[in-house]
Amino acid sequence: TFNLPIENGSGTIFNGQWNKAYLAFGSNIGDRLNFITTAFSLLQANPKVRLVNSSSLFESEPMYFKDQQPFMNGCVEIETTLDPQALLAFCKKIEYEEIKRVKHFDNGPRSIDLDIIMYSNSDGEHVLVNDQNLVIPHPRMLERTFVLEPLCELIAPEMLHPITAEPITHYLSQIYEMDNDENNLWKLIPLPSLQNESHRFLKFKTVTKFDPVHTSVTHRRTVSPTYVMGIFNTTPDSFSDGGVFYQNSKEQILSNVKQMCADALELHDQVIIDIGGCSTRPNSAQPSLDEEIERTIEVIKAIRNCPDLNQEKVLISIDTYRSTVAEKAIETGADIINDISGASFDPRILDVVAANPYVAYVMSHIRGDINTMSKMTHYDTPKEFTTEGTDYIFNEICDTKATHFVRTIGREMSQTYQTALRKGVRRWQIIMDPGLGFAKKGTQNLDLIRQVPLLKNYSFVNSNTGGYTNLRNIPVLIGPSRKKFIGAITKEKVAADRDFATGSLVTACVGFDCDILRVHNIKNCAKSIKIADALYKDV
Ligand SMILES: Nc1nc2ncc(COP(=O)(O)O)nc2c(=O)[nH]1
Ligand SMILES: Nc1nc2ncc(COP(=O)(O)O)nc2c(=O)[nH]1
Repeated sequence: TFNLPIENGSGTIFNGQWNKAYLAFGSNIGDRLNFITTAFSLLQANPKVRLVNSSSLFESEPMYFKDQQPFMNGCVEIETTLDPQALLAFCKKIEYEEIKRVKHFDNGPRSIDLDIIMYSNSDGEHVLVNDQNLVIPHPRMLERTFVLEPLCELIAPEMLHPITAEPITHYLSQIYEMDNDENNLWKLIPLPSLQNESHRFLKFKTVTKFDPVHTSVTHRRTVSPTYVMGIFNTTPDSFSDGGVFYQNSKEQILSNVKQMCADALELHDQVIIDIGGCSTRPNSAQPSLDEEIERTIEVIKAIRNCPDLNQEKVLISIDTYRSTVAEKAIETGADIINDISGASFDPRILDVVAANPYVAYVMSHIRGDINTMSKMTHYDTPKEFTTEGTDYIFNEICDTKATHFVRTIGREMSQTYQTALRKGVRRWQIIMDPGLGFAKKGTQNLDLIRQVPLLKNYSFVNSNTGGYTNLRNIPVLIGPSRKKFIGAITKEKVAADRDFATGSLVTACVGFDCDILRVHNIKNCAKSIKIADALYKDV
């Protein structure tokens, strides 16, 4: 081991400065998620370590030694005053003393593995280490998608590998272009376990593949089955279903939910029921907090306690922008917080999400509020656009006029993303929704659907703060159902008449790589989504 202080190539001395390191984690024994979150807590408990950001969670096929369980992998970005050897010693302490890892053989099963991937000093210079017991950068990082994919969520697109001086993102693309399915990963969004059973997850498999028939180009898209989210508005004035559910008794409500679930589960493995107690129709009257609680919490409780529903397959989201409603919904068994306000109406909702790392959070784009958003639909090129920072799409700098709309949405969403991270929300909790009809008018909604693939591959480096946002691997939820922009095209003034048009549009949304569709008529749309999955994803 080193005698401190140690020097790196440029003679910089580590003397208590905050340095940056990227760690890769992996686990493939027992309760993998619990081992990983325990390792996070132990990292954070050390005053010499700060957890800056964590990547998505991925499930990956074992490399090298194949005959073992799939791994759960990811990366974390930390700041630390520990020098590389002290950091390695601390990681080993976490693995072997705290989590009691037992090493059977190289590349074999493990409860937790923490590897130092890269390390840079407080001047931002890469530190290279080549010791018997420690090599930095990690010598095998460039062959591993289970390291590169999560790492590329945390680093700026132009970050070069310290030795080869090639952009790290290029190595990831090169591995995917070999089109070997063993390198493809499943993105996992953890959900609360029911009565301490095994964890449940939303799962998304995204691949980069050459498509010789339809587009004859290599493109990146999700290929796992699309999720259907059924709307259950318990509001008397919801514009799109005339509040048909609100006046009914609890028994009637439950039988409606059971029917929605049956219709969806006929064709899909899971269904999300989105309980809404507060209409977000433009200029609609907002109920009081107590009224919203009264309309929703009992319904969630009834669903969770319903013996006729398969609780593994029925996921519950609460459509609320109020932190108190979110809190009570989570206590009652909600899996997802669906907040149309992007935490702008009640910012405390992010604290609620951060306090529940296994609850998913739908981070939506909006401008203004329910009463002003319809007037805030100008996405023309503001002058300061270029000074604030740099936009990337598919890891390449992008400043074309054609992408201005989606880049503006991306920049505004990245502000919410950065706020969420600062509040302790984990990246793996986040689903994003570009907010159809929320500060978008008419055909802007169609532009937005068309540009979802760009939004899913958007990243932004803020030149003022240096903050870096990458939306890669964050699933897109979209809610086109029965909305006014549909009626304007099909000349259907009554929202409830727009189900057929919604079914067509939902199919196209899957084509534009939307991952979760929020719909009223679940019977129709479950079929549209099933057809779309067969057509676009071959599932
Ligand atoms: N999918 C997957 N496969 C693996 N194979 C070997 C090792 C051993 O890695 P090491 O060389 O860092 O011990 N780790 C993994 C892993 O984390 N994920
Ligand atoms: N995530 C998400 N939630 C939403 N909640 C309500 C409405 C308004 O429509 P409704 O009143 O028909 O539910 N739209 C959305 C949406 O587009 N996305």
